[in-house]
Amino acid sequence: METIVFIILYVILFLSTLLSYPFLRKQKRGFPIERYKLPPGSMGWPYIGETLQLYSQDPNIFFLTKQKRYGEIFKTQILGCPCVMLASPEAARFVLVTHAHLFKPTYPKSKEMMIGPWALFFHQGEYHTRLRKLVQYSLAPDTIRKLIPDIEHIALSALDSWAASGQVINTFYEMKKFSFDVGILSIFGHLDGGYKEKLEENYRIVDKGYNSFPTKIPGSAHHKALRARKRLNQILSEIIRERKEKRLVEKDLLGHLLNFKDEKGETLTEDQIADNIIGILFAAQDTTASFITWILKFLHDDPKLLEAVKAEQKAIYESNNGGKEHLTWAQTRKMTLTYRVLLEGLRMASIISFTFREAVVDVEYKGYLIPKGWKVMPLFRNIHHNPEFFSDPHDFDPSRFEVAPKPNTFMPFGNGVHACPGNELAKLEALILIHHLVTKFRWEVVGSESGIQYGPFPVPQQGLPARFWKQSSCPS
Ligand code: HEM
Repeated sequence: METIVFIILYVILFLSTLLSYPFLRKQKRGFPIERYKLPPGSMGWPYIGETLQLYSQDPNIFFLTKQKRYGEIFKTQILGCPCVMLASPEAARFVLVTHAHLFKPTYPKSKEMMIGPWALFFHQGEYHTRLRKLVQYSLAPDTIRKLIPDIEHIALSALDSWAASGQVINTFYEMKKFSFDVGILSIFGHLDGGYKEKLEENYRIVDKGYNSFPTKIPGSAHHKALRARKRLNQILSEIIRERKEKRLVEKDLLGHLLNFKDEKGETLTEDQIADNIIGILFAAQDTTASFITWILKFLHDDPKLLEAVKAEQKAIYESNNGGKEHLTWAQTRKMTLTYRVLLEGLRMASIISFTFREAVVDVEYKGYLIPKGWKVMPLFRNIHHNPEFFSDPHDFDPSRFEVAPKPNTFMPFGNGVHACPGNELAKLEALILIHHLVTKFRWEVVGSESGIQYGPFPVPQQGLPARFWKQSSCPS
């Protein structure tokens, strides 16, 4: 008898909680949520939602089909998470800029642990603002312009080694090494070769395990990556100790992180410094490598455009005494056509196809409810490939950038408080590499496979296998 009474009470309690839930939410936040409906769309199967549909095809087709059916805002469920996807410039601006305080960045816990929980892109609010100012300053044009001769050196040694090998190289893989070296340069300035090698070796293991299944089973890629991540902390700790001992006051990113003091005079902990260094290497490497790989492919596929870019670069090369003098910042600002090629490459490739945020409260957008805790995804690629904003969006046409795109329609580096602080460095690396590539080398893409491979960033098939020659030794 007692049990029956208990069950009845339990059911009454459960039902009353359930029925009063919307009311409680309304009372609590003064937000009349019953007036708003969820965005259109399908939540798919219980728990798995539409995960299979998303991962069994090109993700862009999944998003595009939904956009055609439901419009600029629609709901779905991926990997157990209810999501709202946003495919219009206004909606992306709402989430990333004007109402950014209502949405926080969100990443799977396993990824956060792998990079390090103090990395700035996991944060929102005061800590993020302070760290971001420092990172932005370290990557601002006035700082990175001083890196030009060193970036030229890194670019030329990479090109020379590809040409000297005579082998077919995996362009994406080699560009990863190039962007890693530039990343190290911007963080540490001139780092002792031994440290660089150790960082590179362990970072590569972290990179390999980053997208693997998160398990602590010894021998698994994830477990190996976690151990390598710990070793990275030890190496960074040694570098920091050495700097402190030598009392070096460097003006690179590490120097700024070490000198940082907040208004209470608090400095950053070694973990905070390490997580941010690994975070920046991570944010910089595959993105920039994928970007430059696409540029090589687009130039290779359009011989007329390549000739025009060559002519622009050759004029700068001649004015630098046949390449004997270093490029200047002013010269990189005058590479008008090459710069448009980069912008069009960023649009076409849309390397960060979308980003994730999480609603921190119930939010209303154009009469729709975005419930607290739901993921929100501004779809950059869909906006970049929408014919309303970019005519014939599938054509590679740098001339479209002779006119500035409509506001908020071009976001290869994101928008708002988390927009990419490395965007100028990424473009500078690309301009420098292209300058030396087209003035001194030739390259040929090997194989005829076209299409995109996601890993998870979009990369040309097989990483764009290619062969390089020095111009003086080109085959006729
Ligand atoms: C073509 C290359 C690159 C692309 C396409 C790219 C794209 C992006 C995008 C879209 C975001 C915003 C993500 C969001 O809102 O969730 C972002 C953030 C970020 N990027 Fe980049 N990025 C590139 C290169 C770099 C480089 C070279 C660095 C550093 C050296 C860098 C460092 C960062 C950092 C630290 C953030 C986080 C900023 C924050 O949360 O405040 N990125 N990037």
